[in-house]
Amino acid sequence: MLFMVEMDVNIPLGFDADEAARLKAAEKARFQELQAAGTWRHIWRVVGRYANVSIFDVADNAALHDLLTTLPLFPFMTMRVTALCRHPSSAHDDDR
Ligand SMILES: O=C(O)CC1=CCC(=O)O1
Repeated sequence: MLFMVEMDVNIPLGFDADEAARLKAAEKARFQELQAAGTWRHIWRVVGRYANVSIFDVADNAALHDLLTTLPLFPFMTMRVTALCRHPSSAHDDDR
């Protein structure tokens, strides 16, 4: 199942800079694992914000919930999830 996830990152002012850097590096490493696995299909930066729009391909709602809530930056992110399905005009057979 495909989902669009909009993620806004809000690390509070004054948060420990080394810990923030560690969390960002861990987030990137987790992203790269999930991208290589085909689970985190796409990511775009939202211009002008510390935010991204991502496309996930997971088994079901529970799998997405488990994945998102274990991301290193999860405690600092606000997420909005939109379920997607293949558009009948799409040329991409793997959009499902
Ligand atoms: O920078 C972000 O938007 C948060 C993030 C998600 C995956 C990643 O590498 O950073």
